[in-house]
Amino acid sequence: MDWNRQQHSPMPSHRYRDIFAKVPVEPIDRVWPDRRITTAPLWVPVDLRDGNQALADPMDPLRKRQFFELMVAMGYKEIEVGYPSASQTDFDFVRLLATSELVPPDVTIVVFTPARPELIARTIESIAGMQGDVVIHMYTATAPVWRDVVLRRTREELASLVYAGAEEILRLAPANVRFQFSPEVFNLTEPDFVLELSDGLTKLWDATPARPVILNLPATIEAATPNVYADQIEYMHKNLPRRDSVILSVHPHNDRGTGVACAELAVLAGAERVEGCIFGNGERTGNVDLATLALNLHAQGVDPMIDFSDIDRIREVVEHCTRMPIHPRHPYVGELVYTAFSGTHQDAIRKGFASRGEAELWEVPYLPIDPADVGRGYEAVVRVNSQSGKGGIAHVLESTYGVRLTAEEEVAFARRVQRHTDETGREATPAELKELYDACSQ
Ligand SMILES: CC(=O)SCCNC(=O)CCNC(=O)[C@H](O)C(C)(C)COP(=O)(O)OP(=O)(O)OC[C@H]1O[C@@H](n2cnc3c(N)ncnc32)[C@H](O)[C@@H]1OP(=O)(O)O
Ligand SMILES: CC(C)C(=O)C(=O)O
Repeated sequence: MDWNRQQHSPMPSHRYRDIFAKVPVEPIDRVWPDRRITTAPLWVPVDLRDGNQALADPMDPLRKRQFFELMVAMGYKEIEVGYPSASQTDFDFVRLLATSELVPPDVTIVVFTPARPELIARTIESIAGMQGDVVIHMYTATAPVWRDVVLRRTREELASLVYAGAEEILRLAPANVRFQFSPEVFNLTEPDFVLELSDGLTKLWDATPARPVILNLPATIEAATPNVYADQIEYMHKNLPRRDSVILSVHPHNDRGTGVACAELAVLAGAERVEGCIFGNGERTGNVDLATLALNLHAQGVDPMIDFSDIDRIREVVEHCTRMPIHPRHPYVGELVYTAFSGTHQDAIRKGFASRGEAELWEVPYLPIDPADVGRGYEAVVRVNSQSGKGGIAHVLESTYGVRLTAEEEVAFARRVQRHTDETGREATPAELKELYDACSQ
């Protein structure tokens, strides 16, 4: 039987090469596929820097502050707050944090800078007087195309640029500063170059277990299936010099739509810290979505360490600050993600609710978590249209109006509703269902 009749498509796919043609991916005796995530990594939201740099209208001071206060209230303990040398708004916001009571003592502030001396000086100026821990996060692109085309430096010249920046930070930084480096486009950089830079920087910055250096390995542009990123991270985890003095961090983007998978596999592979944006805002297709990552852990019985119990309030603030709507199908937060329109799903959900009683363990078909965990009610769990069946329709009548139908009535009423929804071509609200029911009962 000729079951696969696909032919060549007109797509010019020959213009692209896979990651293995671009960069060495070192073989490893991988252990990540057999590991499980049992604790949350350190989450670091970068909405106020990486998210902000991707907005048509960057956040104004009030929006930045609202977003920052939200993140503190949710329980984030390390927050990248901006790129102080980029704009007066970013600089002033960091000054506000340095000179006010807005930063709780257990929250670490991260500021971002390229390896350019004048911009490093401005960054350090911005944090003057900041109480508590501050991380200065320096980055430079390290991948071959960026070296050749953008920075126009050889490997040696680029390493000198990085070390010069690191020395400048060391020279100017006050004692409460810790250091972070990101080899931008890590995933397309030769692993031996990343190891060389990491070795140089951890020596130069005198990394110790008590004052570890953060090495953040971004998939700046997602370029491979997530297992490849996991292999790249595990290779670093196993080969980094002074590993006990390095916090291994990841920063996935979402160009292939697999940012969440990359982050999860990277944690299995040894990453201890994850940078992303709360609902995945960021350049192009966005940064990895921290809400999805956290709630994926929650749904596996692991404490995400962040409070998502009022997700609609979080969503409101994020939408206001970014001026971008969240998609109705966005995991955990979208308007429709706890709603079933289709008959067999509704039937299963109804039976799931009926059989669980007061059980603590959540085992309701088609609902990966209890909507109440994130502050959602149950009213919207079942909505009726022409795809619905008797179970769902009876559920809405019963849960909204206390009307219980017999098995025969369910069948007959569902037929009536089906005619109605086919005729109108749209959803029937609970009020419409009640009206139809009343009309049938007369
Ligand atoms: C993956 C990421 O998210 S990286 C972060 C990206 N974020 C942003 O760019 C937002 C904020 N940026 C800005 O406001 C501006 O780019 C500034 C203020 C930092 C710099 O502005 P400008 O001085 O006008 O330079 P411009 O933006 O054109 O940057 C290009 C220059 O920086 C150099 N450069 C780029 N990245 C780095 C780096 N990490 N370290 C050192 N130099 C760098 C480039 O080689 C280029 O130098 P050249 O002109 O000698 O070729
Ligand atoms: C420089 C790093 C952290 C970054 O934003 C990226 O590579 O996407």
